[in-house]
Amino acid sequence: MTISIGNDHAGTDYKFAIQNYLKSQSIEIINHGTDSDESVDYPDFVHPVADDIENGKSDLGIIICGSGNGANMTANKHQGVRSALCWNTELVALAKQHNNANVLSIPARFVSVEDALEFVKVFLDTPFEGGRHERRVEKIAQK
Ligand SMILES: O=C(CO)[C@H](O)[C@H](O)[C@H](O)COP(=O)(O)O
Repeated sequence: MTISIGNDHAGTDYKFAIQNYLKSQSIEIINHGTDSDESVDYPDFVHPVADDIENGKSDLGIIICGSGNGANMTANKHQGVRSALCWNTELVALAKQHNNANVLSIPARFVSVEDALEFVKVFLDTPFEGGRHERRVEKIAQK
């Protein structure tokens, strides 16, 4: 499994914690995020994550900015990307079960690092339910 990560300055510390967790699970990481706290523009660090999903270079993406909104909007410009902005574990589980989300957007300024790590675990462990959701997810890409 390969996961691409992108973050702006608001998400750097969260990214480091998530990277450590993923490494502990022997998951391959492609880091497109800034490693600094200096102000940057989140699209520059999120488009490469979405490109990796579109090109099949990564299985999943994790993107982090202050509110999660800018990163989420950027990722969802890409065909084949289903990015979900989540602020609790139930939303993360539903994003996988019902929407087959392939990118998780984390709002770093509204959740703790511990919360974010839980989100990542649920994101990795929860399968897509398929069934009626399959048809709906297919329709997302038809526009
Ligand atoms: O733009 C965002 C969400 O839509 C991100 O949260 C950014 O992290 C945020 O805007 C950065 O804000 P800053 O005041 O420039 O640090």
